[in-house]
Amino acid sequence: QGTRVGFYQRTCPRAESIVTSAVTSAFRSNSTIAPGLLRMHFHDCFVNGCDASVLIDGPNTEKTGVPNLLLRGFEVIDNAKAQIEAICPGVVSCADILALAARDSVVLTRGITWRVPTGRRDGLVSLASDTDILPGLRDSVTAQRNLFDRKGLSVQDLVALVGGHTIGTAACGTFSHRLQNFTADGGPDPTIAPAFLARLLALCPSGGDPFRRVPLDDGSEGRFDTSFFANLRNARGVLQTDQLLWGDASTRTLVQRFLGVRGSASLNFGVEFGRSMVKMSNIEVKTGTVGEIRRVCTAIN
Ligand code: HEM
Ligand SMILES: [Ca+2]
Ligand SMILES: [Ca+2]
Repeated sequence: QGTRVGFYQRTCPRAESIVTSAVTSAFRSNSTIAPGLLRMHFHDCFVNGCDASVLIDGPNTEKTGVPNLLLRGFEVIDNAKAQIEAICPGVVSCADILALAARDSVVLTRGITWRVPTGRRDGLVSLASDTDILPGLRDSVTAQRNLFDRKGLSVQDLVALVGGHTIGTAACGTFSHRLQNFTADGGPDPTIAPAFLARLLALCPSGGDPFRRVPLDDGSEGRFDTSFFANLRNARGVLQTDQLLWGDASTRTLVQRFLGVRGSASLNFGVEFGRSMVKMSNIEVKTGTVGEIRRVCTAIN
């Protein structure tokens, strides 16, 4: 028994539009919540399935795990949940609200929409230690592929979903290891274009602020487009894991297909991203009577 489109049609028909309006109004005052919510959904789904485990507050919950320290947008989910509880208490899961909010974030940044199957239940476990399975900053393509494969996602899903880096930013601390002392002779990562390296060094000098933020898709951080893939082709990826997708033949072919390069069987990034998101947002879902419907998203009932 899985999720389905329109799960709340009878029990809470306004649920989806409340999420959309909450995300939209938050986005209007602060556009960084769109990438924030998209990444949050990814980090939820990869740890114990898409069950809102990432939202729980407490001393040793997933939120406190190192990969989750820079997540943002929690207050948007809490706000949508409060509005929904006011009209249909105990019906709509936090896991579904997050899945819907991730989709709405893509639409707000001018991506293509898709229908989100709903009916997820909220999980009862959230442990910081479980977050160590999230991808590492220096993971090889093989490691990235293996991780996605373990979640039932193909190499095409990997490349499409990492294409989510078409919006948002990264802290200097997540990629500054590439800028110097990267090679054995002390040089920078040779896969960074020289002019781009100079710009990254100016933004993230050694000894500078590790929390300073830099667009993941240079020149197009606010728009859900294929520019991110073009930047990989042009040696202008910010994260090491992103640029590696161009370095490996298996993933480079997919980058080229998303770019519609001549001689490659082109793939529509917007459409494929939505398709892969539906797969990701069904990872290890809890449905039926498993788990619970939380009263507030930050605490187990
Ligand atoms: C191998 C897989 C991945 C790795 C290693 C990775 C790594 C990262 C890192 C290091 C950041 C910067 C975080 C920060 O400094 O705040 C980031 C940001 C981001 N990631 Fe990923 N990511 C991966 C896959 C994904 C996927 C599958 C999605 C969504 C479908 C995604 C969406 C995002 C978004 C939207 C941001 C920007 C966040 C913001 O601006 O707050 N990532 N990712
Ligand atoms: Ca989870
Ligand atoms: Ca972009």
